[in-house]
Amino acid sequence: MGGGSSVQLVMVGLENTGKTTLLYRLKFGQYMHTQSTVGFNCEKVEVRSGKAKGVTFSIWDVGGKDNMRPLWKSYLRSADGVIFVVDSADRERLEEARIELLRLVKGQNNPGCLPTLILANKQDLPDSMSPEEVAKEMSVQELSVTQQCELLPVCAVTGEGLSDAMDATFEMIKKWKKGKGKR
Ligand SMILES: Nc1nc2c(ncn2[C@@H]2O[C@H](COP(=O)(O)OP(=O)(O)OP(=O)(O)O)[C@@H](O)[C@H]2O)c(=O)[nH]1
Ligand SMILES: [Mg+2]
Repeated sequence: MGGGSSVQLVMVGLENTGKTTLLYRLKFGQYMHTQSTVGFNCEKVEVRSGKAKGVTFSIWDVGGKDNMRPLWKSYLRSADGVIFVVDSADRERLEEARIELLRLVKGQNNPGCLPTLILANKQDLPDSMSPEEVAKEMSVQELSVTQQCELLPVCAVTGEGLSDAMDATFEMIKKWKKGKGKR
């Protein structure tokens, strides 16, 4: 997996966590105003630096309102990885987020335990939880038993942490594809 290759990512998470803001930040390199997503957005993002330089990510950003969550699973079929976005400042909804994530990746039909990157977004907010706290709340350790799972702090508004996040995603998928080849 090197320059010129492409990977498909499905980005989900509760509504208002910043998925579309992240997508546009990655695509256009700037903050864009968003509205709650009905259905999905898809953008191809070519990575210009770091470990994934030259790789094209096709990112599917699926709406997070509860009537859209049953559809999340159908996007996994052709995906190489899952990006699950949480709002680090919304303590009250982390439990709901955890349940949705487990339902998605642990349930039946999860095609081969996809690598899962959890993004602890909105790190710029003064009352945001630390990445360690979010990782604990989201059961990252437990998930790591069955699949590659990492959590990284980001801020979609400034773009902070995003290049590290794309590097990590790329590394996880590379490992996962290697493993599949051996079987
Ligand atoms: N402070 C702060 N606000 C953010 C950040 N990321 C997103 N937001 C704001 O959070 C709100 C929701 O962002 P969206 O990107 O529309 O959220 P979404 O996850 O796509 O929501 P749905 O489409 O409903 O699932 C917007 O007002 C964003 O400007 C961030 O890192 N920091
Ligand atoms: Mg959206």
